[in-house]
Order: sequence, then structure tokens, then C-alpha cells
Amino acid sequence: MSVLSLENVTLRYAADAGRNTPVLASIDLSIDHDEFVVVIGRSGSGKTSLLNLAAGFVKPSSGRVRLDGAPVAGPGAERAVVFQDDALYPWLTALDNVAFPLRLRGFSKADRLRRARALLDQVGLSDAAERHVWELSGGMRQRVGIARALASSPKFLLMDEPLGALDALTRSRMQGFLLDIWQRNRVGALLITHSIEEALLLATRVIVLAPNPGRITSEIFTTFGRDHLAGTPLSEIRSSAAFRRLQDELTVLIHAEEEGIAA
Ligand SMILES: Nc1ncnc2c1ncn2[C@@H]1O[C@H](COP(=O)(O)OP(=O)(O)OP(=O)(O)O)[C@@H](O)[C@H]1O
Repeated sequence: MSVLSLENVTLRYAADAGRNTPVLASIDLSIDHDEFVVVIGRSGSGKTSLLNLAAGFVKPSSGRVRLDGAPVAGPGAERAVVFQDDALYPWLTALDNVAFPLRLRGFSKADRLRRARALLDQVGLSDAAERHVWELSGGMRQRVGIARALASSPKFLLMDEPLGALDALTRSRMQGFLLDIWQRNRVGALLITHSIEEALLLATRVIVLAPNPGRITSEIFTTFGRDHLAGTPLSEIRSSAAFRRLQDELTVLIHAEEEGIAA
């Protein structure tokens, strides 16, 4: 079983050396391989910074980031990252975009095309394999991006607002799709969102970050995503009393400090 952990992490950016308050402070977060952890919090609370630490894009100023007990020294194939902007290679087809990381890992051409086709099939894009990026809709591009992230068989999928640029209907469909991908590939997930509804639908655990310094103020365990995977339609979950109650609770938790300052 894999575990990705941030242990007593503080982060100050070099550009902000004069700033007294760190961007993140006293962060203790451990993500198991079967969890779907969603981080939510006000703008500037350090959500992206936290994901960048887990990805190894930035190093903690103090504390440790570990994967299965070993220090994380930088980015690695076992922690794949998906951004809001899909960042696909525009000159390649969907198939070649997904196959690209496999080339870097030394797979033969036949093997990478076989695996890339299987991944595109998994994200429902078999028919779009030969299309170029500009021929794909926003939701399709994000699915290619996720297939590409899965190509390296990561243990963890780190997603920064992956559905943030999509229209409401596509976003809603993609939420069900993300749950399916998470379950089928048995990856641990860390996802950032601004949407309380999305957080509750996807997460097995929601983490609330508050700013100045960025720190974890609440943790809520939920089962809505698993209920959906067991057959409950998302529309039924969204309109249930239990879901609405947690939505209200989470809204209060996210804005608690703001209201405290205003009072
Ligand atoms: N590379 C950087 N160098 C210096 N400061 C940075 C850098 N990246 C982020 N920051 C600062 O760190 C703080 C947290 O930023 P971060 O992007 O992690 O927050 P966030 O919660 O993801 O915000 P948002 O919801 O607006 O995307 C902000 O004050 C930001 O200006």
C-alpha cells in the first residue's frame, strides 16, 4: 500500500523571503493509495502550493514530503499531475499525446501504441485517437490529459482544478468520469477545487485550508463518491438532505475565519 505524506511542512517561496507569514505552515497530510482527497479553501490559502509540494515541483522550507517513507526529491512518474489547462502537445494526435510519456520510459512503438489505445478506450475516446488537439472539445482534451497522466502507471494522481475550465454540464459528467477512473486504476487522488459541491461528490476526505499562513483547519470524511460508484445517480446524491447539510457545513467552515475577522 502506497502513502504520500507531508510531515510538519512549512513553505516560504524564495521570492517572498521578506514576508513574515509562510505560505503554508504545520501541514501534516497523509494520503493512502485508495483515498480521494480533495483540498478546498479560499483563494491564496495555498492549495496549489500544497499540490506542488506533493508533486515535487517545490521543496518544503522545513518538514518532509515522503512517498512510501522515502523522501521526495523532485517530480516522479509515480506522481502524475493534471492541470486545469490540459497542456497537451498541440502538434500531436490524441493517441500520440497519450503515448508520449511511454516513449520517454523506453517502451517499444508497438507497446506504447497498444497501451495508449487502451487508455483512450478507458476514457471513452477510442474514436478520437487520430484527432489533433484542436479537433477536441474541452472535456475531451481533459480526458486525453488524464489518459496521458495514467500512461506512466502512477501511484498518485495530483489534479489542480482539472474541471475548472469546463462548462457546467461537461463538468458534471466529468465528475462521474473521474470517480470511475480513480476506482478502476486504483490510484490515490489529490484534487484541488473551488467548488464545494465537487469536493463533496468526489472526495473520500475533504481538507479545508485557511490562509495566512496556509494551514489545515478541517477534515471531513464523505461517502458520496463511493455511493455513486455503487450505483446511486449523482443527481440523487446532489439533492439528498445529507449532501445539502454537508454543503452548508463546509461553506461555514471555509468562511469561518472571514466572518470572525468581519465580526
Ligand atoms: N512561485 C511563487 N512565488 C512566490 N509566491 C507564490 C508563488 N506561488 C504562489 N505564491 C503565493 O503563495 C500564496 C498561495 O498561493 P497558491 O496559488 O498556492 O494558493 P491557492 O489557494 O491555490 O490560490 P487560488 O485559489 O487563487 O488558486 C499566495 O499568496 C501566492 O501569491
